[in-house]
Amino acid sequence: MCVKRYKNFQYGGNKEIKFAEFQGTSMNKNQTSKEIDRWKNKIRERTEQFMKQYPKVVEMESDDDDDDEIEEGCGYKIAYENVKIPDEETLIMPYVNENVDHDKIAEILQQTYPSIVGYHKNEYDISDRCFFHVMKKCLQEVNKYKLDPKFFYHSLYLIFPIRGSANKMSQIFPTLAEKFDARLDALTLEPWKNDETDTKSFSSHGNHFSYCVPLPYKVDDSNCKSTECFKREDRTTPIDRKDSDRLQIFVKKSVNIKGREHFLPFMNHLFSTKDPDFCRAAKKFETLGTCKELHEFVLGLEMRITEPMEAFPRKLSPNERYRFHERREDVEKEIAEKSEQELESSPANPCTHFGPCGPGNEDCSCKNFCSPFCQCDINCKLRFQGCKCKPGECGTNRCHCANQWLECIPGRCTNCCSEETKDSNAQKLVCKNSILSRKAVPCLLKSGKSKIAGTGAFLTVDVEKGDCVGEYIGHHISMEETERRDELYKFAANNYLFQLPNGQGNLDGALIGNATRFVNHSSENPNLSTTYRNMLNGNSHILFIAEMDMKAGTEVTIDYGYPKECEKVMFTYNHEKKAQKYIDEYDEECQEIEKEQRKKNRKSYWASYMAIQPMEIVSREIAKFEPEILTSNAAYYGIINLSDPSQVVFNVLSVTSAPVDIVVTLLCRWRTIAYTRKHHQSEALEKLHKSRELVFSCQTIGPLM
Ligand SMILES: C[S@@+](CC[C@H](N)C(=O)[O-])C[C@H]1O[C@@H](n2cnc3c(N)ncnc32)[C@H](O)[C@@H]1O
Repeated sequence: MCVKRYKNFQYGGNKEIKFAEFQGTSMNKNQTSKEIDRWKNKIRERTEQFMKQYPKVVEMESDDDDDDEIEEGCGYKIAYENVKIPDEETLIMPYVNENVDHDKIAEILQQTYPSIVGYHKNEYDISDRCFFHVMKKCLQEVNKYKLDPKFFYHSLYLIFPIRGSANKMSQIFPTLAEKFDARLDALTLEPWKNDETDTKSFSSHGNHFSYCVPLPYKVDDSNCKSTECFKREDRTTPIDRKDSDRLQIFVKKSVNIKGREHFLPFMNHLFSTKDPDFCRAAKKFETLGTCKELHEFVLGLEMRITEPMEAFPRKLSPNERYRFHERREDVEKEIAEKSEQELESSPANPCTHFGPCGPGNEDCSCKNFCSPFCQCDINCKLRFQGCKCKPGECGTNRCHCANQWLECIPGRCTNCCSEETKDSNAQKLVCKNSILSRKAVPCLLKSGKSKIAGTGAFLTVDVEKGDCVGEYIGHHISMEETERRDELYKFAANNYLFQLPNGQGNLDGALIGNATRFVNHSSENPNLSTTYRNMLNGNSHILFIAEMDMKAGTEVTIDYGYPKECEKVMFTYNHEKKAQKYIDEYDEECQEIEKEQRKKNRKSYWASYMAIQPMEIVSREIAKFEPEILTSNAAYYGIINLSDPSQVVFNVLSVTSAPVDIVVTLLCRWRTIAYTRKHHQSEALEKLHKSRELVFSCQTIGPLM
């Protein structure tokens, strides 16, 4: 099934200029655009020069089939777990048929999703060798004049989007140098690397985070603009640990700096990258102080730790344990009171930050409760405490863990019976809400010819109500990538996207998965339901649960949850026709826009022409295409009847007195607006009033010109 739909039809790159990328460079938006245009022209010039020198050799192009990840007859790769993949930079267009203009589809997609992924072709089709020489020449210029390489890489990517993003461009240069530069001279041209990462560098130890703070005395130079940069500090700094250029310090997670709570966002920002950069963080949080002051402040926090290191995590005192117990009861009460919908917004990612958890702290991702996997401190008031289900209740809607989309937590959930046993009676009591923690979920399905649609999924064994028959496996993709792929899948026969809750994106089983991807839809009698589980590492899982006892060989179905009226449309389209319709509709839309534009032009031309005509002609003309307007003429005659000799007076006054002219124009405008508001006319009529207003304006202002 679903074989060989994908053909290497590559476009790539997002053409949108993200000015945010260029913030911090001393240029404004206009200068940025100019610099990018300058680089683009330079790159074009170099490319044309080197194309002649290193023409593209007709290489033995590998067969399309070899490039395709998907082989004929297979359609997808078997996988046992979800694979998180980043948004794609390259579009792999589903191949529809020979008659469909794939270029056109790519062009339309680009216009529909300019901010997601562009579908632009490279401006030039050149060899890797030529590309290397273009890069080398330009990088020499970057180095010679000490230019910001960001602009060069971004421009390079705009001309050769298929070769990858600006970031990727900066990384491929060494590889090309190794291939085409025997003496490796080019490697001395230091390529730019955008090494900013979002990964938090917190290392959690019980109630403390530890991290490495750079120390000043080993650093010789600083790019920081502050005259008092901490890096320029005298080497006889009071810090007595001079054996390294970094100091590992421990800071309490609940760090409560009385009166200085506003330092917390700074701390969270500072340690959100692998290499805490005080100068950059100080620039962002300018009001807090200089980098030197902030550096001292952070080091000062470490000094305040009084507990011995070995005590992490420490045991609670009887008094604290009592308070903890009380809190646990409160939390459980709160959970019971929360509606299912509210609980759905539980975090996908465990939180990691300084300061108390909750919606008051913008670095905390937890809206309602912290999951057992959050890195918050032991006193966290939001920390979820597990369930207290009776044996057999776990996983049902009475189970607090299941309601939070979590598996039961061994050691925390009080009554869970998680031991496997051969005794079938006891087995029924085994916690049904820990399948992912205990072992990989078996897939009890296989594919086969469906009576419903194409290929379907069938049980390989007998199952009982409540049994998990498999986990939906696929590429875990973002919502943006989903939106883009969804658009592409309009041209494919089947769609294998499965949406995760809380905007966590989708699982796409198109390229990898297991037999659950063949489960067809039934809104009348689905024999499976689906449930979602959120795990420690932020991974999300979709489980398929039997809704009744079933025999091996039964075709299983779920309810896809489409609105009833959409079902037919969702399943009955012919993807080849759809592709053509997609293009036709787009063409029609374009024609419509053009028509609208032409009409607009005609109208303004008409208004200026009418401005020099007597009022009777104007009225007659208007009445021709909107008879209704005749009845509304009174509105204008009430203000100023321009067929009246008074028009002459006004015109004369206008010539002699500009203020009169302005007053008349404003009066006309005011009366017209008041009239249209009062009479709630059709859109067409309102437009005509506006044209008429223009005529009045032209007639009154005209004599001034
Ligand atoms: C996840 S796949 C299911 C497996 C699919 N039947 C196949 O052959 O690979 C979903 C696709 O199956 C088809 N499908 C599923 N349920 C259907 C139904 N009740 N009626 C018609 N088509 C259905 C639709 O094309 C849908 O995009």
